Amino acid sequence: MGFVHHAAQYALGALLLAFLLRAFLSRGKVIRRNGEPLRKPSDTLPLVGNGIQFLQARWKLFGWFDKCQRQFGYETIAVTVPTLPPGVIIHDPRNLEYVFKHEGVFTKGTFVKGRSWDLFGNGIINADGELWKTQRKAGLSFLTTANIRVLTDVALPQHLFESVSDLKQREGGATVDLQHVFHEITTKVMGKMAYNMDMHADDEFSKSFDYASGGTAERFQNPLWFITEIFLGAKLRASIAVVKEFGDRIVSSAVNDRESQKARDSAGFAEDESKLDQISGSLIQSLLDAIGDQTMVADAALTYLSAGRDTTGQALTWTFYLLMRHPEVAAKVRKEVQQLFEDRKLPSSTTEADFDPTLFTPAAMPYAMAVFYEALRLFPPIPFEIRQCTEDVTLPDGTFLPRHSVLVWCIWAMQRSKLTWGEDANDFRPERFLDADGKLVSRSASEFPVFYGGPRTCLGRKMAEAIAVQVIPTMMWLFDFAPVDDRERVSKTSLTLPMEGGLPVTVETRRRV
Ligand code: HEM
Repeated sequence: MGFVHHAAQYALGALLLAFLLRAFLSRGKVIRRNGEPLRKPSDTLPLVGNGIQFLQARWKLFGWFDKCQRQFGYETIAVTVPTLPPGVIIHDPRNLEYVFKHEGVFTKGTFVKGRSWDLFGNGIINADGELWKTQRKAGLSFLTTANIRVLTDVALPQHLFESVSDLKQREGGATVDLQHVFHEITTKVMGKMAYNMDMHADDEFSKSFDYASGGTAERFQNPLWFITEIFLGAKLRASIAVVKEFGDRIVSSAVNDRESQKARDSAGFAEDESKLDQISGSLIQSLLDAIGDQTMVADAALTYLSAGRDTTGQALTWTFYLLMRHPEVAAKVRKEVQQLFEDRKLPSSTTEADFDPTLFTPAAMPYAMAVFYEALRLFPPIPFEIRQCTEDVTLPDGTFLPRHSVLVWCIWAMQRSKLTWGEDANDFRPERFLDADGKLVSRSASEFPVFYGGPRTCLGRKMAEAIAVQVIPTMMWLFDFAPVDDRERVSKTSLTLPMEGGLPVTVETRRRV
């Protein structure tokens, strides 16, 4: 105990020295706007700055960012956390657009990479330069229009109906965790299509990944994480080890697939394959072709898995949370389904036998899409971003940032801005994404940055939308869901936005419409 105490004291002393040294070396070049220092949040304290706010639960931290945007509007403000480089919080979509357009100037830098390296290594989220380009290209060859077609026509309906029949077994009062239901669908879809593997939300890997994501996210809030983890990080290290081991399994399974595919090709069996079989594993095969080094391929595979399944599963969970709280919106989704059936002269049946979810496309279901966007706006699966400047730069609002400054934007808070979304910014109102004719209206990436923007914009947006636009109407048409309690749901600490405690509901089949 004495040793721990002394070690912590020495480490704190060293950090303070490093902090003072950095302040000394960087004197002369400081964050300024029109020659003046930036305003700070009103609860900024001497010495610790905003460090205390960053130590609170992440959900509360979002509330703090929201308070800042309400107080300062679009103004860029200073943020100070001891031991970290000087930084700002941006709120103005013009500044964000500039960041998206100047990707090379605003990179993840040592600040982000240092914290997420253990989990993602060289995965696309952490990669820059050639390695990033290679992984993005591999992703593009996986997320083609033709493959998304196989997703919507074959893979998704199959896994969606497996979940539908599970839900039917559990009607009549049993508690079902809807977050788990959606996570299972997205895990199976990504597992099969990207890696040609049977994956499930209950796998040990999934649980370890959850824990590792939470532990990695905490590093962004705790400036002394590298010290506290020496003593308290055993579970995080063990979880990361399980995740890494799973990454290696993905790669060896892909190498085996390659060998058996060669054998099948030479035996002339390939023609018997279904469309899904033909594309299964195409992401991991492209990554193997492009990168070669198997450790890097494993990093890339794990990053894609997290980017694809967690975000989409969580977005659906928040969507259904909102739908249960807004029955008038749920009724409009059902009305849109009913109208589609009438237009196509199809029976409005609630049995799966003559129910075809492939009818539900973004073009056919603008209202359901608007519901999804509105849920993403209020509960963005990637709620908060950090970048570091690689050179001195001046933002469009005149804020000067010296090299190495940190730039933070909280999407969760920006999406509640009344300046961007109007007086009802805090309300769930899907109509804001529709024009007077009921057609979808698009918002610029800088105003609606939930899928990021610029050259590093989300690669999987179309895939996520294709999944959502089938899952939302199918589930809403076939079932009535009711929350087991009225508690306001919050997110637990994670790199994404999982719902704390899941979304417990009861479920009833809709027998008559
Ligand atoms: C609702 C669902 C989704 C949301 C809200 C979302 C959001 C985002 C955001 C904000 C980023 C930027 C992250 C960063 O660099 O810090 C991103 C990047 C990325 N997303 Fe998504 N995403 C979703 C679904 C998907 C899906 C289904 C895939 C498919 C595999 C995917 C693949 C990727 C990839 C590969 C990147 C990295 C792009 C790059 O760095 O060039 N995403 N996504």
